[in-house]
Amino acid sequence: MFSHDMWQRTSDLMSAVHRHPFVVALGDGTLDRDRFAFYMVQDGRYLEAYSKVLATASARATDPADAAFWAQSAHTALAAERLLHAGYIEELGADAKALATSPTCLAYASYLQATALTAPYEVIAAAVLPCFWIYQDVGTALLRHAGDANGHPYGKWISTYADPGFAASVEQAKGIADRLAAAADGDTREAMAQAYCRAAAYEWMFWDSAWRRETWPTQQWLAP
Ligand SMILES: Cc1ncc(C[n+]2csc(CCO)c2C)c(N)n1
Repeated sequence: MFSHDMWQRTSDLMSAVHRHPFVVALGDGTLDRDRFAFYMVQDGRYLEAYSKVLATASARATDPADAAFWAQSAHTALAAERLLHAGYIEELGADAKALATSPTCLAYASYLQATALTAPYEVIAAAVLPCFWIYQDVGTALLRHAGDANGHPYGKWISTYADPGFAASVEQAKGIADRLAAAADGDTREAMAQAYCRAAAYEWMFWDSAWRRETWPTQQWLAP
């Protein structure tokens, strides 16, 4: 099955995600506020783009049930997650809002938006899957590690992604990609695999760019 194959193909990358210092510190609650603020601001920008990508997936879907799922997820990405972000960003202060969109955030968001507009529908479904699946995997691992999200400094974040309702939507996203891959020709299936792996790599890079509080190497000459 496509999702199973992708999980195997990205197993080294997933181990690297789980031991990344940002993810480890997020889980044990020692992540400093500056790095978390950077992450939240970049993620807010990412979510604006991602929700449009899901809305495009909805428009491109051939099955009405799939179209409804993508539209619902586009709404969740904007509504529920922005709530999480607004709460945290308000706490973190106005400085955070002035941050430039990082090169990695822009690259990931732009890659997904270009895919949404130019790739076959099957490839769009594969490109958006790591976003769902990796966050569920990280969220559940962090909750297991923390034991209880209550009183944890990043408990709201952890419980959002460890939520069983969210797990059900991940299963739906996997199911759509699996069904599309099963009906696709070899070239399309390979393009789906490429898209999944590219987006998964960007997910690691997103944590890493927040850990480094990535800036533009050109910023000394041109304000980003
Ligand atoms: C870089 C980055 N990747 C994935 C997610 C998680 N996520 C964002 S929207 C969505 C689906 C609809 O809720 C999910 C799972 C994130 N927040 N930031």
